Amino acid sequence: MSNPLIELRHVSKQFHHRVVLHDINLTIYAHRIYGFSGPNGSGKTLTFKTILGFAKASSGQVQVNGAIIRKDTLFAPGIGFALSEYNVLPNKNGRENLALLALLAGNDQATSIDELLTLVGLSPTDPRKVKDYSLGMRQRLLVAVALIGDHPIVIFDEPTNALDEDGQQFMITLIKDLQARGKTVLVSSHDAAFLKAVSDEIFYFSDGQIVRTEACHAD
Ligand SMILES: Nc1ncnc2c1ncn2[C@@H]1O[C@H](COP(=O)(O)OP(=O)(O)OP(=O)(O)O)[C@@H](O)[C@H]1O
Repeated sequence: MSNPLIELRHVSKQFHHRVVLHDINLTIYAHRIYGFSGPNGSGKTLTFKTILGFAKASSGQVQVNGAIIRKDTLFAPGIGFALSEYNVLPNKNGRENLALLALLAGNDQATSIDELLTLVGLSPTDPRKVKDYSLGMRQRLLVAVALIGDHPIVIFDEPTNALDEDGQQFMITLIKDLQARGKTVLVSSHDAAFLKAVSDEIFYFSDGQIVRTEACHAD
């Protein structure tokens, strides 16, 4: 196998003496889809934040694209993400939100924003403001946010929350399409069937630990 893109070694995290991540070890290789499964509060989002550099590991090491987080670089290079708690501007429409984020990211091509909206199943000409979006539309917009900048690794935090069955199927097709385009995807969900349908490998979290790893598809 090729060199790992992401490596977590003995990563632990505590807040005020409460251990919330305990000895997390995982390895992410290119062009694969990794599912992060587990109940609320089990550590999935915090693991994503530790990989991105938004949360500092109390101990252990996080390496992304050869750079040690918080040593060689503050934030992880080459990752697009949409955390579920991420707030988009409610009084702007989807296109305006993406355009602003793309501008902040130094990527302000209007055509690619329209392509992104279409890719996630939103209309570039829809004038509705995000505050008037359904939860499912908001989820699709968050997925588009993660795709700004066309990064080789993408992290989706709970992208199927609030999606109906068609929306879930759309998300499975989209994520597999991203893999076919050469991307590496990390995706969390409470939905075991969704994760099994989309992942090559699933990490099962419980109480801040990875209690099981499952390979879902033959290599
Ligand atoms: N800034 C913080 N301060 C204190 N505790 C925190 C902080 N961030 C996360 N935690 C705690 O860490 C634990 C793991 O949280 P995390 O958000 O990773 O869970 P999760 O598996 O993503 O759950 P969910 O499905 O609800 O998003 C939780 O108990 C949470 O309360």
